[in-house]
Amino acid sequence: MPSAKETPTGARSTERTPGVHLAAMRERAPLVQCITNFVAMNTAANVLLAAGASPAMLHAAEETLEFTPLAQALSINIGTPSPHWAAGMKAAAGAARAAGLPWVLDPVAVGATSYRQALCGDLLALEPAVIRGNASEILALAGAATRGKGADSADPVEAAEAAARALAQRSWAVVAVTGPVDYVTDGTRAWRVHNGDPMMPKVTALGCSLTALVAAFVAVEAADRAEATVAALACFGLAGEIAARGASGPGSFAVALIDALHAMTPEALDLGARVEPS
Ligand SMILES: Nc1ncnc2c1ncn2[C@@H]1O[C@H](COP(=O)(O)OP(=O)(O)O)[C@@H](O)[C@H]1O
Ligand SMILES: Cc1ncsc1CCOP(=O)(O)O
Ligand SMILES: [Mg+2]
Repeated sequence: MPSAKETPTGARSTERTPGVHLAAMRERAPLVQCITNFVAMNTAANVLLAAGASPAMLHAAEETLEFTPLAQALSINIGTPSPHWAAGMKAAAGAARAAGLPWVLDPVAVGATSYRQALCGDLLALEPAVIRGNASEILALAGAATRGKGADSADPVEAAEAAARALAQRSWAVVAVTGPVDYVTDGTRAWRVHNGDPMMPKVTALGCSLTALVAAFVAVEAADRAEATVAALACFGLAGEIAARGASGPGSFAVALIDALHAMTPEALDLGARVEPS
């Protein structure tokens, strides 16, 4: 599906390409409310700006009922949770649902503590449009066994594919499992996104920032949020590949990734996207 070039299986796309989704996102420059962790806040905002969206980092329940309906999408990342922030997350997700806005959940280290599990249970009940996590997080969220302990994955993506499908069917959300090759499913259809670079997991908060980017893409695509999610993953992964060419280590890579997102064109994305229907 959404690749303009030949996929690894040789199939050609007839659907909207990742580049079409990127152009639509840039055209609208959606306002994306982000409730994210202390580690990721700056990087996620810069990723959104570089890609062409407009970030707003607001997390207080006291203001979210007023603000969330003004946004085009919401990204919630539970990375450094506490009671005040958890209240803000639930209020924002509830406000997004009431306003008909898509929101995206990043269940950072959900398997690590019962506090995170309970918080994610409450958030899942508020109907995220997309769930994006690494393999260990998706396994834990689906209630399956995982070797993961913290924010980094300890499981291969393939091990989480069945859990992702089950979670998508149960929650009605698109589920994206990221890693060396990403897996996206809406419970019926599925894709693998081959873009990315091994330097990406060496920089903290890139998964969190990708979740915010997914929110920007689904903000402007109500009809097919799975396709928009695939496009966001291909765009981010390709930016990582481009950044890695000139980087000498994780530090310069992080800067180059922001530059690559800023320089990405719809045409370059369609040429470089490596998406395979599964
Ligand atoms: N070994 C890898 N090779 C290529 N890309 C990777 C690799 N690991 C992660 N990525 C990419 O890094 C981005 C963040 O994914 P991931 O590291 O799984 O998230 P998280 O930081 O939440 O654990 C995604 O675009 C993913 O495709
Ligand atoms: C290290 C860390 N600890 C709590 S949140 C966080 C950031 C995780 O970022 P990512 O999941 O994008 O690697
Ligand atoms: Mg993460």
